[in-house]
Amino acid sequence: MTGEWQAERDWPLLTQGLAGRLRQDCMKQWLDFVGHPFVEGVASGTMEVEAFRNFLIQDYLYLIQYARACALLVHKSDTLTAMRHAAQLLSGILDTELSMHVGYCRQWGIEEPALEQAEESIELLAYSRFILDRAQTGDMLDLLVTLAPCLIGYAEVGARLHASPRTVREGNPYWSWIALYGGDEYTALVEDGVCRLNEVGAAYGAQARYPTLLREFTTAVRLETVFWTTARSG
Ligand SMILES: Cc1ncc(C[n+]2csc(CCO)c2C)c(N)n1
Repeated sequence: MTGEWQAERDWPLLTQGLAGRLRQDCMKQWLDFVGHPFVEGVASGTMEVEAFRNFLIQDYLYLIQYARACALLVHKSDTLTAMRHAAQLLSGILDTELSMHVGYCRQWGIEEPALEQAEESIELLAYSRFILDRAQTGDMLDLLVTLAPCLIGYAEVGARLHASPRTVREGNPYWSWIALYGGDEYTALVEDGVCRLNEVGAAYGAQARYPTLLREFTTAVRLETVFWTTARSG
């Protein structure tokens, strides 16, 4: 691979199908999200540690709300197969990701009681309650579209930083974060999720509902962008 990472060439799946169309149709907001100063600060290793710690605390609280949305995805599923798929997502968060996140936070000097006692930021409240609103009011497709920027955005950021010659590796305290989202395990999860979105999109008439879906996707992208700003000191 030469030069900078490019979705169309290096991970075409992200640019195809329903997810690819949504990403393309809100490209301005998308670039604000994946090219945010947070991402640059992680790539260069220059972000303040206290800011990153605050982000990790809010991200823990985000995962809890994300799990509640997955629980509603189980409820909204209309086949046993879909229910099992959603239940796997839910169990992935509850049984694996949350404890991994707690362990990761401990490496950054954040103990579990501090996570449990932390107050939800305005940014987290806005984003997670938007997701939960779509989860309660919409159907399975509305919810999957609303969750897609979370899945695809972190994948794109991880893959790009992992591949970029400009990313600082040696002595970069954030390399482990990049390695997580740029790693094979996360990549496989994303490929699964993108395919699932295409299937549900076809079954639920995404074509006819596209303007509404694009609004949901774009709002979630804007909220992801704002969520990066929870990485601040003080
Ligand atoms: C604000 C925020 N957005 C996205 C992710 C990434 N993420 C969280 S749960 C999940 C799906 C299943 O693991 C993904 C990709 C994050 N951590 N924080």
